[in-house]
Amino acid sequence: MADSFDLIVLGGGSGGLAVAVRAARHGARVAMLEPGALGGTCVNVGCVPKKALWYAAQLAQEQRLALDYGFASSPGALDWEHFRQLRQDYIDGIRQRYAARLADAGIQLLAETGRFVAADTVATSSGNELRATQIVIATGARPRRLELPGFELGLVSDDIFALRSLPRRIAVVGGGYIAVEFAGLLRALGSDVTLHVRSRLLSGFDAELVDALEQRMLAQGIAVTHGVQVAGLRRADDGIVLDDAVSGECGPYDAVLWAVGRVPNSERLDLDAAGVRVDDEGHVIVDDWQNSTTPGICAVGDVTGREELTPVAVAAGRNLADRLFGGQPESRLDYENVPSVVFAEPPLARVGLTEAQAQELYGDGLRVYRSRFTPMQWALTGHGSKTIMKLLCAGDDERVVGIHVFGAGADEMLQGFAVAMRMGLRKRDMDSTVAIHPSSAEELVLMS
Ligand SMILES: Cc1cc2nc3c(=O)[nH]c(=O)nc-3n(C[C@H](O)[C@H](O)[C@H](O)COP(=O)(O)OP(=O)(O)OC[C@H]3O[C@@H](n4cnc5c(N)ncnc54)[C@H](O)[C@@H]3O)c2cc1C
Ligand SMILES: NC(=O)c1ccc[n+]([C@@H]2O[C@H](COP(=O)([O-])OP(=O)(O)OC[C@H]3O[C@@H](n4cnc5c(N)ncnc54)[C@H](O)[C@@H]3O)[C@@H](O)[C@H]2O)c1
Repeated sequence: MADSFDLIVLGGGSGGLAVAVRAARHGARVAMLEPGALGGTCVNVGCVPKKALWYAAQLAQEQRLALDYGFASSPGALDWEHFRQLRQDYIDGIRQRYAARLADAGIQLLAETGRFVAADTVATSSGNELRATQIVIATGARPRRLELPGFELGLVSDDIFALRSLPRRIAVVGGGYIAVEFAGLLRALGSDVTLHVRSRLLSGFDAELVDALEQRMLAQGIAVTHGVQVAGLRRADDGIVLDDAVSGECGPYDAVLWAVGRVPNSERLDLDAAGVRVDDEGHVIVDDWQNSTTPGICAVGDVTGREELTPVAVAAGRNLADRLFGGQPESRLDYENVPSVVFAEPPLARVGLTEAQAQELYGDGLRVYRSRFTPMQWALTGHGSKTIMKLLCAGDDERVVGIHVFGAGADEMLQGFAVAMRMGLRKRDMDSTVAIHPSSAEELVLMS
């Protein structure tokens, strides 16, 4: 006889935790299956350790700036092992708090994988069966591995966090979030970095600001090669060599990082047994309400392939729990205007449409405002690290349809503007807002 619950959640990452805790708060009896570390990708091998490294990279840069300001100290190298331990202790603390939160909420946590044996029944890896009226798939994604000779000689993002020392020479393959972030922070910490890009960098971000970011990367000493067709990796006497079908042999490097996207964890769930359909890439197909193709089975987060960001997985999960167990039948995540930041050096932030997207939608009805300046922090020393801001406004009443910022502090600037955009922000609202002075953010309300 299978144990019965109101809700079974497969996966204890950002999305799974959000849906489970909110459902339990609404009174549902919940079981969660998580074979690995609580917190999933974000906490263990994603946002959290990445942001910690980014903070370390910021400090390395600020030490250099401090010298220019007149401080006597010279920048020292990061004690990688010491910092890795600090980071790990911080992550362990988050996991413990999650475990306590699940226990407090009365959620039954099983450290096992689950797979479907029927639309309402999940088999655990130890052979037990659990049954529920609602099952949520929140099994996330993992780094993509290419079928190339020598692929295993390279690292994926998960491996970077386990390194016991900083690689001296590293090649990064890819042009998305992970490639750009790791290239920037490893360079700031002292590695020689070569970025091998197939087409363009950061295809979802505004092209003008991405160009500025690329110029900045070049100025920082990151070598960027476009149009690569990686054929494989080989071990040579003094490191790893990357074979490129276009430009030949590249390297040698001490390490190569593959940052070529992620694949959904869906193939081991026996989804056929439940009639749940996936797309060509293996993402669970969901509608606007997170429903899969089988009634009673929903999915949230990276396994659905929609905006692979932690706050998106969390918001989708909470909305779903409110709809299923909280008596809120209209509750669902609106995927419009999701803000996001690439933690590059400096960061690149966006909310809303890019200029190319807005141009296509609004044509002559689009008005673009720009600001380009050197923030005072850098201008004081005469060194330029320019900030670029761009405001896209549409129609006679100049509704704000996109905001883009590349520059120091961009990561902390757009959250409030994302709220304002949801409320129908107009250019005139920005014009009538008093600036905070002196700051970089004030330029956003001073553009004309
Ligand atoms: C290097 C890196 C940096 C990132 N930085 C950011 C950032 O700065 N900001 C941001 O918003 N996003 C960032 N992301 C993306 C973010 O981490 C993901 O969007 C988010 O973690 C997705 O959450 P999820 O719940 O869908 O999946 P996950 O967090 O991956 O959780 C899925 C869980 O399911 C478990 N699981 C798998 N199979 C089964 C099974 N059969 N049964 C039970 N459990 C199973 C796994 O063990 C895992 O713990 C980053 C990602 C990476 C890789
Ligand atoms: N700051 C953040 O919010 C953040 C940070 C990291 C990751 N993420 C999330 O995780 C997701 C995965 O990140 P990612 O960088 O792995 O994926 P991505 O989809 O952002 O980028 C993948 C890159 O790999 C390239 N690529 C694919 N196949 C290739 C090949 N054969 N050779 C060379 N290049 C190839 C693509 O052109 C693209 O540039 C992101 O889409 C994002 O949603 C978010």
